[in-house]
Amino acid sequence: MSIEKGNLSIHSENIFPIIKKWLYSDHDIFARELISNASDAITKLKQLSMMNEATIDENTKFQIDVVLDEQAKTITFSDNGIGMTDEEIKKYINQIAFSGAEDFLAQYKDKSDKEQIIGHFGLGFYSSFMVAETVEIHTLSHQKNAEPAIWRCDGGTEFELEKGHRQTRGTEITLHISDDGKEFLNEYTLRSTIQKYCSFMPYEIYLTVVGKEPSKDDEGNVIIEEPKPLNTTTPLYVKSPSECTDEEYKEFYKSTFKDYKEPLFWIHLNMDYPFNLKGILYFPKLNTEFDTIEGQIKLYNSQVFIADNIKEVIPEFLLLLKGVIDCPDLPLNVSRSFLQNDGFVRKISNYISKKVADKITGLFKTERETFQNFWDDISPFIKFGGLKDEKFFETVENIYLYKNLDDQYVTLDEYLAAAADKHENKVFYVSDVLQQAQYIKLFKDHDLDAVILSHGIDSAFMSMIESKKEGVSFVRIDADINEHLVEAETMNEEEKKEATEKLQEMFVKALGQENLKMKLEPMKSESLSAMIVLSEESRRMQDMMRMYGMNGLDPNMFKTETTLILNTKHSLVKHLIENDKIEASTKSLICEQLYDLAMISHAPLSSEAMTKFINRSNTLLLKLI
Ligand SMILES: Nc1ncnc2c1ncn2[C@@H]1O[C@H](COP(=O)(O)OP(=O)(O)OP(=O)(O)O)[C@@H](O)[C@H]1O
Repeated sequence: MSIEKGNLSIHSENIFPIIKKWLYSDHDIFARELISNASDAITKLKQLSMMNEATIDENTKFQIDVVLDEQAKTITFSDNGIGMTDEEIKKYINQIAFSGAEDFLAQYKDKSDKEQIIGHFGLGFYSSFMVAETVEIHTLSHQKNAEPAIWRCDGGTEFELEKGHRQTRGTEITLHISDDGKEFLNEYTLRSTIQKYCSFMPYEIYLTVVGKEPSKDDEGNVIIEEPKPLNTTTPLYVKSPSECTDEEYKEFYKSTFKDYKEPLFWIHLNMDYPFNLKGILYFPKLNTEFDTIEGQIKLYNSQVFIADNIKEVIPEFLLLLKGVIDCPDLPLNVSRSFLQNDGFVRKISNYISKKVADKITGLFKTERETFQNFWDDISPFIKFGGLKDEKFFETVENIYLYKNLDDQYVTLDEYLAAAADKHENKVFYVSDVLQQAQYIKLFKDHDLDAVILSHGIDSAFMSMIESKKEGVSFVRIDADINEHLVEAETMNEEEKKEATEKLQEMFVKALGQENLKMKLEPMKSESLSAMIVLSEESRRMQDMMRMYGMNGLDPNMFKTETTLILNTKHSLVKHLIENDKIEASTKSLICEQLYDLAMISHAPLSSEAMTKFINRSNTLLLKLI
């Protein structure tokens, strides 16, 4: 065969500059494309052999080799798969591969927004021109009496095809790397790129670096190292769950996510119908110290990595987990607009969501203690899941746990049943254990219980539960004086009115707060002089305003009112009511101090108030000596 020169059947002269421009940020996919083509070529040969249409030597070891030659500026990908005849090159490389490039161009040439091309568009073989100035294919088909062939193209629209000299079946593709791709001439970069996309490819991939000095031991002797593949050909998720041990699951987690904390538990997904999907989802142990949740779900198509965290396929709340999902029915080249509108993708997402909901409800029912041990770590996922996904909520609604004041984990029904004779359908909660310690003590002293809801997600979570469970309401522990904390009134109406007016005047004067809201209550606890309450509605309004405040709105625009409760059973308060002979300055000192003490257990004092509080405390101490 003489050299055949030809024009690629392409209508645009300058397709490559456009491809390069559009795919610039993703140009490492050439490695994925060439290696997956090599892998396909091996699979095709094996299939033909099974159909008796190809003969394979029984000692054949199928593998893919990547050779990096930094000096020559080349990267070569070779396989011992099916190979191509010159006719096949014309058909598959000249026509088909270019038609992919043309489709790409047709779809994207008018779009000016780079973000529109999310994910990876399949340019297959031609993605190699994103990093190479010339690409050369040396190939020999498996077919009897096939002639080897060489194809060459410099990224323009012309190619050369001539008789080759390859002697073994398979294909070798050499990329003469251009300036755009020179980062891949670095061994580390090339290795990481291959590992990113090809870690689970079904055939072993070896990387060789031409001219690399062999490693030596301390005495200077060359260490003979067995070449190691860059990938695992049978990742754990392809096995049947019954064949996997806990140790293997943990090991797979560690090596895949480089997370050395053990996962809490995992879900092995394995289904063939109505779609093919395999994978493992792990519930990671949270870094509670910083409260960060960084999930990672890697998506694969037949063991070829597609992308991370594609929220169209994985329900958003599950992106907080870590895991791998392999679905051969998904396109390798996912474009987000396609996924968003795809009913099939939605089915996958629903399936995954259901599996997770079933697994955790199962765990709750059969191993409640283990479930409780996990609860602090998994609750953000499950709460977020409930907020995001109605169906998920319906499955898990009865397994949400609440930690009570005795550090026990109870369900909503259990809490409400235990409190039914004291406060029906009302859930008292603590949002900050330290800040609200005073109120917690009060509750405990009076045999009342509350639950701890202190995570960032909890305000949204409580509103959701209130909207789903009719009649149930959440009230913060310091929202109001509970009837169980108050004794029967000993003052008559007239006396109470008089005392209230007297103290109101005293406090308004001392604090300089004209609109101070105040109430006298005979509280059961004699040690508590005063406390501040803020109605639940006001507090939620305040929280909301704080949220909007982040977007530039001043939360102080909407002042919320607190009420100062004075305990008429406390000696100091009694003294203020009954003794008319207290010096004005002492009176003022007591009022201010009582107010600050109440305030401290409600919210942090401002720096100005804190300074005053400290100075006043010192003044009071001085009075003792
Ligand atoms: N290493 C190889 N061995 C044998 N045939 C190959 C090899 N690489 C490419 N081919 C042939 O060239 C064709 C075009 O490859 P290309 O990567 O452009 O597209 P594809 O693999 O069909 O689709 P995709 O866009 O998903 O990659 C392949 O379908 C295959 O027939």
